[in-house]
Amino acid sequence: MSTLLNVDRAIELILEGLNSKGPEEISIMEALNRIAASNIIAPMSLPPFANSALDGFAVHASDTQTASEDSPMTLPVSLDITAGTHPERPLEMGEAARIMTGAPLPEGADAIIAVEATNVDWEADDEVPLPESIQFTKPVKAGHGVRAIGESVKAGQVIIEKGSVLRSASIGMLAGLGLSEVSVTQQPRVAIISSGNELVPLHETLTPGKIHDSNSYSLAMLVKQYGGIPTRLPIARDSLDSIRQTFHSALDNFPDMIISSAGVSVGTADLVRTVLTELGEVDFWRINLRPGKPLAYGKLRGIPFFGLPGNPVSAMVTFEVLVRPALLKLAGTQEVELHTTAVAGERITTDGRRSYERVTLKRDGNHWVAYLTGTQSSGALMSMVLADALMIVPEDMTVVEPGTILPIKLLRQPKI
Ligand SMILES: Nc1nc2c(c(=O)[nH]1)N[C@H]1C(S)=C(S)[C@@H](COP(=O)(O)OP(=O)(O)OC[C@H]3O[C@@H](n4cnc5c(N)ncnc54)[C@H](O)[C@@H]3O)O[C@H]1N2
Ligand code: MOO
Repeated sequence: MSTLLNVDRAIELILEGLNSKGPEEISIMEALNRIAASNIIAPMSLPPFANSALDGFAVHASDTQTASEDSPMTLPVSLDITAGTHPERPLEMGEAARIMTGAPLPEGADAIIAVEATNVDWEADDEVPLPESIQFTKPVKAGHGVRAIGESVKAGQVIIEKGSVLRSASIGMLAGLGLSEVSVTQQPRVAIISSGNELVPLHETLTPGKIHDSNSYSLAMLVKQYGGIPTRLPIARDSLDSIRQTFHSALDNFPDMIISSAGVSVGTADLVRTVLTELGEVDFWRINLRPGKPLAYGKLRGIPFFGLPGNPVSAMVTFEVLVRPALLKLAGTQEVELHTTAVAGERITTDGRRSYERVTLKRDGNHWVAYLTGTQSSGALMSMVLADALMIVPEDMTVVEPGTILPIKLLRQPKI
């Protein structure tokens, strides 16, 4: 076991040699889940002017202090301010201004009395006559019902940090600040290669001994899921020439990363490593990881290359564990994954490698209980299809008793 490379060390070695891609300006409508290429600074404050949080009447708070049930106060209404307009003059002491939510406070006013707290009642209409005066029975404090300038954001403030993922709220904020374009990092372009004489493209009929190529699809979708742009290449055959030629076609597209699956173990047709050694700098690792022990990593003409194992689950798990951090680094972010924990719902045995067991989750009170998704064979892709999460069994723990709490990596929102 000691000859196997530790998973965390493998990730460190991979990340060491990677730089993130340069920036590009894109429309905010295209920017969901993209990565900010630099700190984004608010060019203005939001809200840009003090405004009312209530439909009601703007007043000088100091005018209202003697109002009570026994002695209701009356103030004349001398201004009418609707959202989108600008008050024509300051509010004098002893006056009230009718004001709607979002409308700018007149100079001098410092509090709002909600319409419900007055004797006024109105129905929304195009023309609601301005009441001559209002009566109310409670004082208001300065600031009540007022949204100050810059309450949400102050001009000059960093609103989005470099390297953070743009979410719906961030894009709404950019729009609020009048920014229709945003500088994001370019998406990594990833070439995906499948190899093996047994593989048949989807449009061809299977003959004995053949299977459809599924890895290039699941890997392309993982690339998309984590923000890259995948290109699938034609299947490479188990010959040095075919693999060599496929690697050259991958390089012709100037990708930022190349991923192949299969051909990295110790079989007679495991030629990927041979060609890699010939064309680039290659490290071959046996990783303390289950599934996904054999993996070739290196650089082809300076481009990071992952030779993932061919078993469909191993290819996906090695992607999640080792390729994902690399892809995120190329995309300019190092967002940490949200890991949580679950309780093993059944006995799990492993061989002492760090294992990523495919599990479904059931809610029990405050915690999740994890159950294996059937066979954990690294050839059984159905174990991934059914999985809500990967349960991470640490190195050297060969038996997990029911009730043991372990970290999980969520793959989707589990059903409650
Ligand atoms: N003697 C040993 N044999 C194996 C070892 C070992 O240490 N000693 N390791 C096993 C492990 S673990 C894995 S994982 C596999 C890795 O093998 P390769 O990466 O060389 O891949 P292949 O042998 O070519 O294929 C493995 C398996 O996956 C299927 N496959 C391959 N490509 C695709 C694809 N694009 N779509 C769907 N399925 C694919 C292939 O048909 C094989 O069944 O080696 C073990 N052997
Ligand atoms: O790495 Mo293999 O995936 O253990 O099946």
